[in-house]
Amino acid sequence: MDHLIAPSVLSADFANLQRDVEMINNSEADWFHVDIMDGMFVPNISFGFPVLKAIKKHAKKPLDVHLMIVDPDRYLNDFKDAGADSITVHFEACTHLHRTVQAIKQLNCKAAVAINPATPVSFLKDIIAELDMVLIMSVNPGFGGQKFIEHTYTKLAEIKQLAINANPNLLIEVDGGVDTSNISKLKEAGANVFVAGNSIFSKDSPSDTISSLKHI
Ligand SMILES: O=C(CO)[C@H](O)[C@H](O)COP(=O)(O)O
Repeated sequence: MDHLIAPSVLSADFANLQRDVEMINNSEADWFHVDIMDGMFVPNISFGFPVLKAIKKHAKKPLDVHLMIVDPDRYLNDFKDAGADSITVHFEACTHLHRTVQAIKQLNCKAAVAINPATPVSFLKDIIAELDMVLIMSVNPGFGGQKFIEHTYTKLAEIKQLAINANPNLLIEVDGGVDTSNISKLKEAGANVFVAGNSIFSKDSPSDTISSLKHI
């Protein structure tokens, strides 16, 4: 499978959000990655439903919604209604993960589970067959522009190995510190969906950077 690029809207210019959404529409990006932070699960607050709906109104590509919130079950319906095409919940934020994953699937959204850098891949063993995607965090969640954690390569190889038998079509997404210098090695390790924020939006030509990430 060709890999997918999901620019992280967290690094967009919120005062020019429509411009940045159109940039992604007209680029070689595949998805919009939308980070929801609650100031509880992570030490930062990003944005909520009104902004998500505003993005959806203009977006011509799927919205990959990453929930960095405690007890996400409370809001799954609302995120679907606001435009989510896939919903990622954190392993660390769910009490009954299997139930949460089933609830996401019942909404006809792609279901994904994210793990923090300190959470072992082996904790996903009993849920992997149920998932459309796993998100391996390569920074501690909460902020864009952080330094990539090198141990991520090992974790990607581990999840790829688990997926070979349990779920060969599993999408393996990596998020945090992804740029043109590490994307090839991340792909070799097993990732096939790449989230990138700072490395795209800090450039003079974000759409050229998206192309570079797409054509590795
Ligand atoms: O989930 C996130 C932060 O928790 C962001 O999506 C991620 O950090 C992407 O930003 P960058 O590419 O700038 O590291």
